[in-house]
Amino acid sequence: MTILEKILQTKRIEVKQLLMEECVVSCETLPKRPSLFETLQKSHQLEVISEMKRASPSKGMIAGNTDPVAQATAYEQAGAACISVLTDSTFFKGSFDDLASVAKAVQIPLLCKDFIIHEVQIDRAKQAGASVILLIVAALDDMTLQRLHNYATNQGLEVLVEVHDAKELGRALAINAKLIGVNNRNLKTFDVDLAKTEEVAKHFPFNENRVFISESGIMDAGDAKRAAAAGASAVLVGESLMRSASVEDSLRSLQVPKAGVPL
Ligand SMILES: O=C(O)c1ccccc1NCC(=O)[C@H](O)[C@H](O)COP(=O)(O)O
Repeated sequence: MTILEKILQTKRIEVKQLLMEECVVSCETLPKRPSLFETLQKSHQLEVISEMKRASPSKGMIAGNTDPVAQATAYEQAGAACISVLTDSTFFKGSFDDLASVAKAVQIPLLCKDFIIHEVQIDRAKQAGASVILLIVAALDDMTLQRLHNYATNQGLEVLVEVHDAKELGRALAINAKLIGVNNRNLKTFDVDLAKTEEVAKHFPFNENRVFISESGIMDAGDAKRAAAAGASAVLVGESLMRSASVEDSLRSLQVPKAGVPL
């Protein structure tokens, strides 16, 4: 069984629990956040979606004692375009409570990073204050992908659609996804290779209606330049920022010019 299959198995159980539970996270109304799509489209630099990531299946514990509010506030102050909060508890040691706390502390776009297979998870993400949700093409059949994409969009949420190869890119484009991310991590071997971003970019129809994002394995400015050269508008970064002694220096070093924009 692959790690994605194992994660999805736990998600099916979690969905059953969520369907039975009352909303236990904060449901208070928060001010509307700026659009991630518009932020990325307008910017002339590679933007950073900065992730709150305590642990992962590939690395085990990364930063187990990190306070999500302090981390997210540091990201926002350092110029992140968006905060990503991993809400999965079993494999990433995150929670919807983390998301709700961060939502109250930051004003920028907020991504609920989870393995979404059902509408109830989208409801929970919205209630906790997310403005963006993630849909992973590899985790969903075409009908479910379309249905969840429509559901989230109708709820006023933006959707980051994650792909791993050109075939999955075709499925993302078929539902007219505007925010498309290539995950550089192989979910079977955990190998991270930015060549995935470069390969998928060759098939990406770059235009004003969609933005291209590179996810995972971005460790330094060299990786950021590589993603930008491939046409990325943003990078999604977890581990290297979580381990950094200076979030500000590390994050700013990734904000390189976008491809085609002179220095
Ligand atoms: O990070 C993992 O080990 C992982 C394993 C299986 C499925 C997903 C996984 N990560 C989720 C992510 O997409 C990353 O947290 C995100 O892209 C940031 O990656 P990184 O900068 O390499 O921490």
